[in-house]
Amino acid sequence: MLDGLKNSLSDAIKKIVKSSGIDEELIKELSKDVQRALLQSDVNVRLVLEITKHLEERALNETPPPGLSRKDHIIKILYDELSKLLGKESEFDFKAGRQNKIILLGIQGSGKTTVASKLAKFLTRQGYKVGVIGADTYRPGALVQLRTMCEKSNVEVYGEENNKDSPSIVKNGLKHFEVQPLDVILIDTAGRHKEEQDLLEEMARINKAAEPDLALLVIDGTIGQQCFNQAEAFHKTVPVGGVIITKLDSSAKGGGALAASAATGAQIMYIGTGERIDDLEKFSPTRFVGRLLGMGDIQAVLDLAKRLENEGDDVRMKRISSGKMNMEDFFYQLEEVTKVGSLKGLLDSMPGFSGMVKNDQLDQMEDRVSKWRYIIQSMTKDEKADPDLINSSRIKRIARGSGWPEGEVKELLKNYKNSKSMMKASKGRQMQGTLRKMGLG
Ligand SMILES: Nc1nc2c(ncn2[C@@H]2O[C@H](COP(=O)(O)OP(=O)(O)OP(=O)(O)O)[C@@H](O)[C@H]2O)c(=O)[nH]1
Repeated sequence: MLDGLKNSLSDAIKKIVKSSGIDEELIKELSKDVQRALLQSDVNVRLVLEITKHLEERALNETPPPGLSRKDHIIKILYDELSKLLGKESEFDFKAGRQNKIILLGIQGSGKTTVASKLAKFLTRQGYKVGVIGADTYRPGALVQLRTMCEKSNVEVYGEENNKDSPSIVKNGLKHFEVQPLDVILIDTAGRHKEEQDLLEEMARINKAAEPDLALLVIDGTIGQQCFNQAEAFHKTVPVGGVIITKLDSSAKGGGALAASAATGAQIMYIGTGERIDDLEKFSPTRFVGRLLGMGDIQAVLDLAKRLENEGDDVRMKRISSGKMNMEDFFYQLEEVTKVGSLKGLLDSMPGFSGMVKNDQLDQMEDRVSKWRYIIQSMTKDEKADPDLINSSRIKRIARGSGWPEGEVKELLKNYKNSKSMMKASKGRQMQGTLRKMGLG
């Protein structure tokens, strides 16, 4: 994906890594290399200049935090600035206990129908019950394509072969699904019209009929910067709440699409990376930039920077010890505990401590954490922030989504609660206690 950009950015990083010392000239050279790389992959000139200006200013003026070398600090700045270009990570904010309606917009061939089926499968796997309405009345094969792709994930598709009035199909579809216990309804729309204006008018009518909770704009990643105008035109007609960029597998110029859609203010939520139903990825700007810069090359730098940041920032620990721990904090602690892998190495190398942490204990712990990782990933943002929201119907959904039995979800919640009250009592100092409560200490 975006191989050209990736190669030139990692070449630029290598120059920094291999240099004998950092001076102004080298920083200017890095800035030029980054400019060239971004422009070649079609990122808008203004954005490119903005990024490299920040890069230069920060690299020249900022003092690296203690413990981070100047070189590593510059790589970290490059990573930060590129991630900023792509916005923040965003998740669906589904309301529990009702049908959340998502309408998919986009011009013909952008990949809407494919995205509808991919998303249907993706959300089903997260434990949501999904229904799809096929309202693309222009392309004859669209409904069949949608049905065939959704069949495999047991998602029902509502469509009407002989009805050309898409707003009425949407209305009928919503009525049809009304009686079903669905969490999400995806609405696929047409992208083909003689005139763009007709298409936009139809979108406005469908939007009125559907009253969606979210409009997702599907953009073809191969069209580069042009998508900015397209995104704007749609956004003026139906407020776009999120963007999906498709075909990033086959695009050399995807940088333009990514940057342009981020610049519309609507966040990129997913990317399509192939024609198969599973080729859909949740979009994370930081992970994406990590991949662009060659994760292998920069992972160590990022880990170190993060550790240094964490040392200086004990907000999380304060929250934990004051008994306000949420599910994210709980999981953070678990992850820290499973890093005992390295602690074990350390202990083993110290006389008198060798063999203190047994391997099977460690394995057991890792198993548990990886199980819980799936469970926590199946929770919504709200649930993670306030696990008290998780009632029995949510437990069912989370269990379905994570692929683990309800008992395991309950076990996790029980442990979270124990750990929370214990942390409060012990002011967050006794990690050992957590282990014991987990049956692992
Ligand atoms: N390589 C690749 N191809 C994709 C991706 N997403 C969609 N496609 C292909 O792009 C073509 C168009 O996709 P559709 O889903 O039919 O597009 P659409 O937006 O529904 O088109 P209309 O119904 O005409 O509006 C199909 O051949 C898809 O297989 C992707 O992420 N990567």
